[in-house]
Amino acid sequence: MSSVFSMAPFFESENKSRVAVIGSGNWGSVAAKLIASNTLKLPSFHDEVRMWVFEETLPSGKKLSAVINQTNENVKYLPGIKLGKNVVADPDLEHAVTDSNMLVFVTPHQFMEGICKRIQGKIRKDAQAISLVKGMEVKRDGPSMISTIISQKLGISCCVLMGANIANEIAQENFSEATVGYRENKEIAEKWVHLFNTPFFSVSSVQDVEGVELCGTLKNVVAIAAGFVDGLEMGNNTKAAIMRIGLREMKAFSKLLFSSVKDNTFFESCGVADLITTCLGGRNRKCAEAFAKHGGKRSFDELEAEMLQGQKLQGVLTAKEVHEVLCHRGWLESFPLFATVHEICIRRLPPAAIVKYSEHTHQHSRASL
Ligand SMILES: NC(=O)c1ccc[n+]([C@@H]2O[C@H](COP(=O)([O-])OP(=O)(O)OC[C@H]3O[C@@H](n4cnc5c(N)ncnc54)[C@H](O)[C@@H]3O)[C@@H](O)[C@H]2O)c1
Ligand SMILES: O=P(O)(O)OC[C@H](O)CO
Repeated sequence: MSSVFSMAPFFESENKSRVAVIGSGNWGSVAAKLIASNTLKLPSFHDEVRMWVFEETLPSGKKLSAVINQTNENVKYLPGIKLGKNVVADPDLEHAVTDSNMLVFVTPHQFMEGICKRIQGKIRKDAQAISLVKGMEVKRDGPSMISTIISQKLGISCCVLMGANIANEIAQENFSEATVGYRENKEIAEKWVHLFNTPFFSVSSVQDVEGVELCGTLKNVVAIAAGFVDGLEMGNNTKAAIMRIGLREMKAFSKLLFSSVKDNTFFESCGVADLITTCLGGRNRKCAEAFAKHGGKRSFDELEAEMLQGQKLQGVLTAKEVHEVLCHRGWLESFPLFATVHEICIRRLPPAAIVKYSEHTHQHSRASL
């Protein structure tokens, strides 16, 4: 009898879910903090949250992962915020994921394919994933959403979480909302909602993975356009017009790619709310403003390195990827704003073209959207 009792904690512990966060940038660190505050409270999760750190040496000569574990702070990507003592930084990717059955992917999108390849065949059989990554990949055979890459490479199901989520504001515990997109299994979606939801981070779920993910991805292109308007000091009406045209293109593009995308998704946090916050206060907007102020004479790469100090822009690369899709599918004329953003980013057009081309071509392409 006594042996049965002594086994109980073992079985209890085996049934608990373990979470790994793959990524430790600005949002990655905040996501780990949110999750870690919940795993301490929720009995169905192990307390510890393992956070994979893309290792780097700080100016002090110390390794970033070691400093995070000593100070409980990501001094480079989220300075001044304690992550929670149960967040463990791990520079070894395979080791970070090996014991976890709930994998949270949150790195800049350009690194995701390589990361998936590295952990292929090295994760738990019962693992499930969620992607917080805003972006997509474009291959010869067309665009692939990051959640699809995760599912295909790792052979596991993948939800997405997107929303009006400027990480530094969530780190301060200011109220915000987010949307989980799921494919079929509402139960799994609710488990993710449970893991992220807090009194200041209100999460809901919708059955529309592609819609939610495309909102998060495409709003970064519109944010670049909004930044150009700010840099040119064209005022709020112009910026609102660009945001409206951008939202229209986001919806049309998403629905052309996936007929399953739902109109209502654009009214969730991942849609219009994320578009607003990113066009007001995001990094894409900020760098695009500087680009326009310099008349396009300084490249985005240069501005990103100088202004973001290691953090990564997603909008410029996404504009290029969207442009490739538009070219391949013969849709260029229907998406003047998306097309113009890319042309400005590669300095084929001046920043002022954002209004001229978007507005002019918009008149002519309206019917096809
Ligand atoms: N920061 C935000 O406010 C925010 C909010 C919501 C969603 N997102 C999205 O979350 C994703 C991650 O953004 P973030 O803000 O956490 O990151 P970040 O831009 O702050 O930091 C860049 C990260 O990339 C890592 N990195 C650099 N080179 C790498 C490589 N070769 N391989 C792997 N990793 C490398 C760095 O170590 C760092 O962790 C992006 O898709 C972003 O759009 C960001
Ligand atoms: O700072 P940005 O432009 O990468 O945007 C951050 C978030 O995506 C806003 O939800």
